[in-house]
Amino acid sequence: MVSTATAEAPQSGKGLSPAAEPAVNHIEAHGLNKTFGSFKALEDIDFAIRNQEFVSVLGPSGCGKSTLLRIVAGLIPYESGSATIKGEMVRAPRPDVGVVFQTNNMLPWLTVRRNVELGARIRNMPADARDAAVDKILDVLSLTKFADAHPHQLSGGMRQRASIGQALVLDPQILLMDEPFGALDALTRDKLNVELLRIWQESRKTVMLITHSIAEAVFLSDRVLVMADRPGKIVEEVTIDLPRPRNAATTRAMPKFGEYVAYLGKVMGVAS
Ligand SMILES: Nc1ncnc2c1ncn2[C@@H]1O[C@H](COP(=O)(O)OP(=O)(O)OP(=O)(O)O)[C@@H](O)[C@H]1O
Repeated sequence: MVSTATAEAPQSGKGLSPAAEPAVNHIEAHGLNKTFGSFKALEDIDFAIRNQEFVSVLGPSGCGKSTLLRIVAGLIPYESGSATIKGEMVRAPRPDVGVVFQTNNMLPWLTVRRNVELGARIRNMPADARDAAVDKILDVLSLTKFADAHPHQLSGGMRQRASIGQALVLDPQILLMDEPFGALDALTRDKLNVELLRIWQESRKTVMLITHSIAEAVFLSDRVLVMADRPGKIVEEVTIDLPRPRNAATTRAMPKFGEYVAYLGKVMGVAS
């Protein structure tokens, strides 16, 4: 059974990060249930994600990971129990919660810059602040040179980076990511893992990441939640006690990294 997190906020990345904030729960669900007609998609979901924490959710296909993320994002309703962001019931999408999906949301007729600034335009951010925010994001995501390119001119990895940029433009405190790298080849995925980790270490957003990759979950996360299916429920919680800041080569070479991967593989019933 998964307990509500009470430990202190995780440590900041060395030299890069804003100071660690006092621990509060940014995302919480209690006794959450979701059905589609007569099909019970989620049953009695209980979990909490603290501010500045990076939590991944693993589970077999169809166990309800995306459904859970969409509920937390305010995109779909649920029947009973509660889902809260910063203690407020989730009823609709919020500007302090950015969402990234597997399939990018880029509009093909707009340039990268125009795509990234969409959310800021919708929220009527003043032009100066918007331009500054977009410039910074393009820089952080190494997309400055492609600001005037259209989505079809980008590689798959660049398009996903731009999608992350779309989610970051309002500088949300919370980032929800649903298999953001699932459609990419392994090498590009590994590179984007490293970039995501760097961005997280610098900005310390609260992240909930849905993934099918055990290694990705272990490399990135403070904690991993494992779901089982029919009905979807959380069956295991593993704290990833690997030092930060993490590094692609050294972290993955640590014996403990392999042990976490092997353990989670066993929990999920797959060979690691
Ligand atoms: N709008 C819907 N109407 C009916 N059933 C749905 C709907 N959305 C999801 N489901 C069902 O709910 C279950 C959970 O779906 P969900 O997409 O959340 O799973 P998932 O764990 O994210 O799967 P995957 O890893 O393959 O993306 C599945 O059986 C799916 O068919």
